[in-house]
Amino acid sequence: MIRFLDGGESHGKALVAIIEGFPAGFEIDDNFINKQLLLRQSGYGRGGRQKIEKDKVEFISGVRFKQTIGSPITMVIYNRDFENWKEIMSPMGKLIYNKRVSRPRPGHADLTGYIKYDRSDMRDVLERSSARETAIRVAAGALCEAALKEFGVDMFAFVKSIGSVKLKNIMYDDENIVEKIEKSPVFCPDEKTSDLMIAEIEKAKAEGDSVGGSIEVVARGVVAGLGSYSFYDRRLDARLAFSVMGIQAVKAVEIGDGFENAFKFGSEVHDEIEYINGRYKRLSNRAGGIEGGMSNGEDIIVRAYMKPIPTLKKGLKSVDVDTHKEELSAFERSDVCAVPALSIVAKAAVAFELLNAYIEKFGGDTMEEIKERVEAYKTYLRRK
Ligand SMILES: Cc1cc2nc3c(=O)[nH]c(=O)nc-3n(C[C@H](O)[C@H](O)[C@H](O)COP(=O)(O)O)c2cc1C
Ligand SMILES: C=C(O[C@@H]1CC(C(=O)O)=C[C@@H](OP(=O)(O)O)[C@H]1O)C(=O)O
Repeated sequence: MIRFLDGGESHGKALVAIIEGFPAGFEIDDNFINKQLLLRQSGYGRGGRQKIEKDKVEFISGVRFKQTIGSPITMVIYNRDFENWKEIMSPMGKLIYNKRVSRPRPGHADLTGYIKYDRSDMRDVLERSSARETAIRVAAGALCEAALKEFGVDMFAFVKSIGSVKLKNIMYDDENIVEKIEKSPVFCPDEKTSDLMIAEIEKAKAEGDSVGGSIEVVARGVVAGLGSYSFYDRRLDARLAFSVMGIQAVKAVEIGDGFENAFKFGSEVHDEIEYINGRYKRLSNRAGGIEGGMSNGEDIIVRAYMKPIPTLKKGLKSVDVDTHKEELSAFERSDVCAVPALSIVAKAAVAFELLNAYIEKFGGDTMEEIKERVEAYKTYLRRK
């Protein structure tokens, strides 16, 4: 099993992650990790902060000569913005009373966190509840995604909707789908829909508002039989949902056509089975590649639904906790829409869970060992 832990405040010095249990002998491609970090930063709708940060991963332990060595992998991403926040964010500094945050933002962790942890400055809450943390989670997930490639798993993610604009059809068979996604400023493979999504973000921005949306993660080439029906915490769908729901502002997770299927008859939903060219195949994939808590060999499809960003330029009705008087919520700067970024973060979360499921099923201390076992299992699958 791989374990993952991270720490770091949004405007603190750095974000740090430790990944423990990662197999030895994996060739690190830091370009791939840094590309994911850049994509996470570059989706349309982001605010001023992304002009300051230039996220790059630095390895501190667990890697020698670009190879994992089996010990805990420590990764760091430095916050360039720390330079501007030193006075307020230095661990050994002093509270500056008139720079405290006292007007909570509805929809964010501010008010309840301030009460729960009994802080005198709401900044103590917003610093860690901030989705800045997703940068280091993407670095960890990118490492997992790269390892999964060696087992024949390919992943991509795209934006399905922003506000009221929805992507109608997606051509899963399009060979150029990844290029089309990355070409779009909102990571939507359809150019027309992409333009409409940009307009939706611009509309929210012009009104001092914010907007949410939904994304989809696809993992191809996952072997049948990861996860299990035997107990709820072994179910692959449950693990994926847990991980993706753990991303800031995600309020619903769907596997395949989960929501739509609930409104239909069984005959319209279940993916019928055929045996073709010595293989079991489903005639459709409304289940999103998971039945009985196990991968079934079809594409794994995970969707996530994000609420609109809570920091609004025009503000929302709130209360100043110093005076208990009505005030508008605080605004310094903010993203207007982070749905494109979410697609990258959710892909990372799914990659982490999938790699863990592979390691759980196939065991092994080295990449070679696991790869051999995966190949032997694929041979077994072909005999079934
Ligand atoms: C990539 C990303 C960027 C975000 N950027 C902002 C932002 O600029 N301002 C903001 O108020 N919330 C932003 N959020 C959302 C908040 O982090 C989130 O709403 C907050 O943590 C409370 O969400 P929760 O109710 O799901 O915990 C962002 C979320 C993600 C995933
Ligand atoms: C810093 C990132 O996202 C931040 C997430 C976030 C929040 O409240 O979640 C609030 C904003 O922070 P700031 O006030 O510093 O601009 C975002 O920029 C990032 O994604 O790298």
